[in-house]
Amino acid sequence: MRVALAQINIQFGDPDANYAQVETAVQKAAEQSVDVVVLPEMWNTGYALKRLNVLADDEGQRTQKLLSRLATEFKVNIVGGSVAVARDGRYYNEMLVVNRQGALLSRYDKVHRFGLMAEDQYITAGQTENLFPIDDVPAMGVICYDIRFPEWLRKQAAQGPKVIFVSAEWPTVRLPQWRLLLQARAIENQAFVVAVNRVGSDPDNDFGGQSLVIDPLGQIMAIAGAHAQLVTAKLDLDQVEQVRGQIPVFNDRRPELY
Ligand SMILES: NC(=O)CCC(=O)C(=O)O
Repeated sequence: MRVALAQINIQFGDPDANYAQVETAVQKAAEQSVDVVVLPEMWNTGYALKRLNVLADDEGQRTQKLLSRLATEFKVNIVGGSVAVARDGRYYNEMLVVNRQGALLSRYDKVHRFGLMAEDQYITAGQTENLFPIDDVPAMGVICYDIRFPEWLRKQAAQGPKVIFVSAEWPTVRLPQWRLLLQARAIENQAFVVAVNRVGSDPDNDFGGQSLVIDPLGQIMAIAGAHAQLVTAKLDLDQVEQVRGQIPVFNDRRPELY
C-alpha cells in the first residue's frame, strides 16, 4: 500500500481556500500513483471554532462531494482528515473516508475533545468506532487528541486493522509527545501508523508538521519537515503478520483482569 500524507497549511476560517488547496494536494498525490491520500484535522476551517455557525460544512455535503469526485477522478482512496461539520444544530470534528469509486466508507466524529483548544465548548463528541477497509486491507482512523487514549485505539486494534490513520492539528510545542505517542501506538498495536499534521499558524498556535509514517515495530519510516509538503511511503503489509506472529500480544492479553 502506497500512502501520501498531505501536510498542508490550513487557512484559518477560509473554507474556499482550503477546499481549493486540498483539491491540488490530492491531484499531486495521485500523480505519484499512491493508493491512499491522507489529510489533516479540521482542514476546511482550522480551529475557527467561534465561527462554526457560518463556516462548518452542512452535513458534510460539500466535503463528501469534493472527496468523492477526486477519488473517482484520480482512482485513489482518501482518508479525508477531518472537517468541521454542522448537523442538527450541533458541530462535529468529523473524518470522512472514501474509496476509489467515490463511495463513502466511513464517517467518524472525534471522540475525545481537546479542552486546551476549546473543543469541549463548541464540538459534540462522537460515540462510535472507525474501522474500514482500504482496498480490502483492514484499517482504522482516529483524530489528534484521540491518540492519548490507548484504550480507545486498542479496543479497535483488537479487531484486526493493519493500518492506523491519524489526522491532526498538533501544536509545535508538544511535537516531542506527538512522535512518542504515535510510536507507542504502533508498537503496542503492531500496526502501521500513518499520521498527518498541519503546518502554519492560527491566532493561538503554531503547527510544525512532522507528519509521520511508522512501522509495526515503532520505527519511523518517513517524517515531514515544518513546511507544506507531500510525504509518501510504501507499507509492506506482510510485516504486520510477521510482527504479530513473533510476539502475539493480542492472543496474550488478559482482558478478564483489566
Ligand atoms: N487538535 C488536537 O486534538 C490537539 C491535541 C494536542 O495538541 C495534544 O497535545 O494532545
